[in-house]
Amino acid sequence: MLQLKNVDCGYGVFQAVHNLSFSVEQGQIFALLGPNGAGKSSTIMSIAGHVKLFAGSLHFDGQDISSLLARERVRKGIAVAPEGRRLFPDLTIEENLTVGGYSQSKVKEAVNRDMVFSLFPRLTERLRQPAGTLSGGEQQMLAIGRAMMAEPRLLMIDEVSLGLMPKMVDVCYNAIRHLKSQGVTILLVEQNTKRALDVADQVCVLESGNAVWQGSADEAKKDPDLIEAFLGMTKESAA
Ligand SMILES: Nc1ncnc2c1ncn2[C@@H]1O[C@H](COP(=O)(O)OP(=O)(O)OP(=O)(O)O)[C@@H](O)[C@H]1O
Repeated sequence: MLQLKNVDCGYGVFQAVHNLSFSVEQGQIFALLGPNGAGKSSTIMSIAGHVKLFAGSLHFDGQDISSLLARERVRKGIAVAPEGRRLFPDLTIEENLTVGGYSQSKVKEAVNRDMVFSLFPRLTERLRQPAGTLSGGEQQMLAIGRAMMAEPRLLMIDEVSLGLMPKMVDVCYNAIRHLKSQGVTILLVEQNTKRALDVADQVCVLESGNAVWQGSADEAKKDPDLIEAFLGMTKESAA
């Protein structure tokens, strides 16, 4: 569904990602892992069209999307719940969702809103609450919900569990599993390696802007060098 071929991307003259290639298959969960500053966010933001592609190409459903504007990529079916959630803090839950569904008809917007509320019932209790006053977990639900309002076929979520209580992390990962069961392809960025390996099908580990390991999540769990060198977990906790 999504192919990155020899992607270089970055900011101004600074290159954050070097010669990165990977493929995400339809219906899979693909996890981008690695330490702080490895280039994970830059990668997904370049797929979304918010970070400049210096070289290489991005294909989605067989079409080269490398030169499309961010909003055109949303229309193709790519949505992102970015790092730091980037909600509109003064707008309510309802209004943030409306912004996410701007590309949809009114009828579809209503259907998608109901889908988001069944995914995260907690949001329905706080419809008119400004996003800036929500807890971290509620903000992450809203960020994922807002991305889902565009009815994406590829949902990218940056730092799923960062700063969340374990219970909220469970809510978000249950939603991710549910979306996968509905046929949504998911590309996630995660610092919590164990959580990511529990749901992912495929994994790419980045370090200093380079891919240092790629393979299945099952292989990643069994690879002691990978786990200790790049992912900072003990073998026991990965099992
Ligand atoms: N807006 C920006 N302008 C310039 N450099 C940036 C910008 N955003 C990120 N970088 C740099 O790009 C590199 C990769 O950052 P990126 O945020 O993609 O890493 P990451 O793996 O997502 O890390 P983290 O988990 O800390 O967010 C870092 O060296 C970072 O300082």
